[in-house]
Amino acid sequence: MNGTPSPHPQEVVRLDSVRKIYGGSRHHQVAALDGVSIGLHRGTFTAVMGPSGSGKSTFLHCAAGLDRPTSGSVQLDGVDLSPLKERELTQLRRERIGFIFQAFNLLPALSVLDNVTLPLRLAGRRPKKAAVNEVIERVGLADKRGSRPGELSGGQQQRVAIARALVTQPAVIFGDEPTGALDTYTAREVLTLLREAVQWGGQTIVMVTHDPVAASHADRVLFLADGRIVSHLDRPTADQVAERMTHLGAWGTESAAPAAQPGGWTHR
Ligand SMILES: Nc1ncnc2c1ncn2[C@@H]1O[C@H](COP(=O)(O)OP(=O)(O)OP(=O)(O)O)[C@@H](O)[C@H]1O
Repeated sequence: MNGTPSPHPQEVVRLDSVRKIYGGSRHHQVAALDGVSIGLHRGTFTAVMGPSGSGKSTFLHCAAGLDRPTSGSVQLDGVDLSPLKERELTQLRRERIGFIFQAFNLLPALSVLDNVTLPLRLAGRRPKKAAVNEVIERVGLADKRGSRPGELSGGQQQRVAIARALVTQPAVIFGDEPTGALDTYTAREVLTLLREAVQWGGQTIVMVTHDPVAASHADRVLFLADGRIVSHLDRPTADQVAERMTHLGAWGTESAAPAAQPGGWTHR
């Protein structure tokens, strides 16, 4: 699965001219992604925003190898996903990707410890006690190792999910509205943890969110409209993100604003 060396070694995720068309018959086709090209650098935190139906989930699913583009290519950690068979894709996801979902997706019958170590065991790797303990301590759950998810608050459950994502030391963690089910205070705690994982752990995180405050924790916010990246902001405040989202409603009807294509991060 190694293939030829990537021409963009600093990028952990790379999409080139990615289109995703849904719907069989010509008149019912939707371009959920309409020619997206972007590179996301290692050790960065990217938020993806946009109006409902703009293609955020599709972007995440294509970038994470959960869905295949209709055309274009996706590289993950230097691996071109297009030629991979389903089994190889599953293996790559297990080994190189962590996921954090809005609904936590923990196994209720398993303890915190067993939930956290599950991805390692699924990948046939023996959990190293010291490393696992370090991750559990890092998310502040050292005294909850033996608890079941049902005995934890929403914020604590999401911290278990973060530990589970971090434990395999994945090339990238994808978050789908990871703070969507949390109150403001707890959401901030979880976002701070994610920020720390990027800042101190060198983790790469890509997060879809509807929340300008959540997005303001990212290094870069990408804005999607009608399946295209139409704009970006670097280290923005929540107010700046909210303002851009307000404008996006208008851009959505005018189609993509070409002048607003992000530069810098090897986007083309
Ligand atoms: N499985 C599917 N079949 C048909 N159309 C789909 C499918 N999945 C998504 N779409 C369409 O593709 C477009 C983009 O959808 P997507 O879910 O990626 O948007 P989104 O920005 O994540 O939306 P939301 O914020 O509402 O979750 C929408 O028009 C949607 O209706």
